[in-house]
Amino acid sequence: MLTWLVQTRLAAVLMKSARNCGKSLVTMSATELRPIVMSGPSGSGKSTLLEKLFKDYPGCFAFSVSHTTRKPRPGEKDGVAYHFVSEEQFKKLIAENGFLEYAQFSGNFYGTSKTSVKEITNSGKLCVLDVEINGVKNIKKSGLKPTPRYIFISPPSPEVLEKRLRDRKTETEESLKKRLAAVKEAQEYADTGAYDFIIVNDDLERAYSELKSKLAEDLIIVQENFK
Ligand SMILES: Nc1ncnc2c1ncn2[C@@H]1O[C@H](COP(=O)(O)OP(=O)(O)OP(=O)(O)O)[C@@H](O)[C@H]1O
Repeated sequence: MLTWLVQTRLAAVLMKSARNCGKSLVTMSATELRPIVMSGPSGSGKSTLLEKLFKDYPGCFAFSVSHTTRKPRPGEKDGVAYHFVSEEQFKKLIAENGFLEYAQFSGNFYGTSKTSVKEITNSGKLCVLDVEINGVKNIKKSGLKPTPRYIFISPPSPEVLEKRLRDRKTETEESLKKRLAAVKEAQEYADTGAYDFIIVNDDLERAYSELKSKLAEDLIIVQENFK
């Protein structure tokens, strides 16, 4: 466990040396990269923070590719947008305990396989999973190795969260209500100590610095992989 001082120093080094991870894997560190599981109420700022991180460290991170039984839409490539599989193949994977989490929406199955996460980790990149509370619980149950870093992004207050969601202008009144209703449960689960870190997204730059300092060790390893 790193002390706060060491973490702060590592973060300072990283800020000066943020760089592209490049296209080719040069060396593979013996240290196994832990996937990052990020969760938090809708509107807490997960996408905003991840977008900044992906932009500052191009090629260092990747989202895992989900499996689905829905048919590909025009332009969607297998293995890129999704791994498109038949219902039979999907159910076989469920039976083999191959999913970290899966769910059914409007007649189709969607899931995150353990293999998809492994593929990213094996490529030397940091795998990011942006999931809601049930996803976190299922990933914990799945026994995924190496154990992910669980990060919770918390809004400064429910009022600020509601304002940000309203200002985002992506929600209907009904979907907004649903999202706000889920906040208490997510916060209570976070308060049980389910996450390695809780980052309060009050000021974006401050929260982003904190996130980078929490990931400092991983960022050094992943950049070494692509030196
Ligand atoms: N620190 C901040 N200060 C002010 N506005 C912010 C801050 N962080 C994020 N926002 C804004 O709040 C809104 C919600 O953020 P974002 O879309 O990143 O949330 P999210 O957690 O990814 O939500 P969802 O789970 O619904 O995708 C966005 O419009 C974003 O620009």
